[in-house]
Amino acid sequence: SPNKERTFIMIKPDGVQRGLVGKIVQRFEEKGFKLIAMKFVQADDKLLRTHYAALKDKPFFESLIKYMSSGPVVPMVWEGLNVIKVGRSMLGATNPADCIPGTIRGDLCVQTGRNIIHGSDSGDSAQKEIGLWFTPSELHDYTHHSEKWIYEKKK
Ligand SMILES: Nc1ncnc2c1ncn2[C@@H]1O[C@H](COP(=O)(O)OP(=O)(O)OP(=O)(O)O)[C@@H](O)[C@H]1O
Repeated sequence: SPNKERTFIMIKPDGVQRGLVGKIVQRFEEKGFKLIAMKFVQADDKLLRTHYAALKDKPFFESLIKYMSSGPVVPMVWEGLNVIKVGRSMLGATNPADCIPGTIRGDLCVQTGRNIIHGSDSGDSAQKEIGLWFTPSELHDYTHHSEKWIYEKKK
C-alpha cells in the first residue's frame, strides 16, 4: 500500500547535544507518520563514510565526518504516505538560510555545517540508508491506532 512508504531520518550530533530529540520526534508523530525504528548510537567512521560516500570528493567531506562523529546520533525509520518527499519538506533546505519558517531546520538552526537532521532524498537512498543503519529485526511492525483517522478508508 502507498501508506507503507518508508524513509530514513537521522538527528545529527548537534541536534542531540542541543536537546532537540523530543521536539523532532514529536513533529513526525504529530504529522501522522509511524515510527518503525529508532536508536541512539555513536556512529563509527566506516559507517559514516559509507553513508556519505556520494559526497567523498566534496571539499567539506572530512569536516562532515568529524561533525557526524562528534557525538551520538538518533537514526530513525518513519513510515507513511509520501513520507520521503514530505519528510524532506518538513526538514527544509540543506542550507537553513534557504528554509522557510515552520520547517525543522528553518525553525531550529542557522548553518549548513550544523543543520541538525538528515533525511533520505529518494526511494533508492531511503532503502540503502535503512539497510545501512538497521538490521531487518530492528524494523518493527505494529498496530498504530491513529492510522484509521489519518487515511481514508479504501472502497
Ligand atoms: N557546503 C557545505 N559545507 C559544510 N557542510 C555541508 C555543505 N554542504 C553539505 N554539507 C553537509 O553535508 C550534508 C549532506 O549534504 P547534501 O548535499 O547531501 O545535503 P542534504 O541531502 O540536504 O543533507 P542530508 O543528506 O544531511 O539530509 C548536509 O546536510 C550538511 O550537513
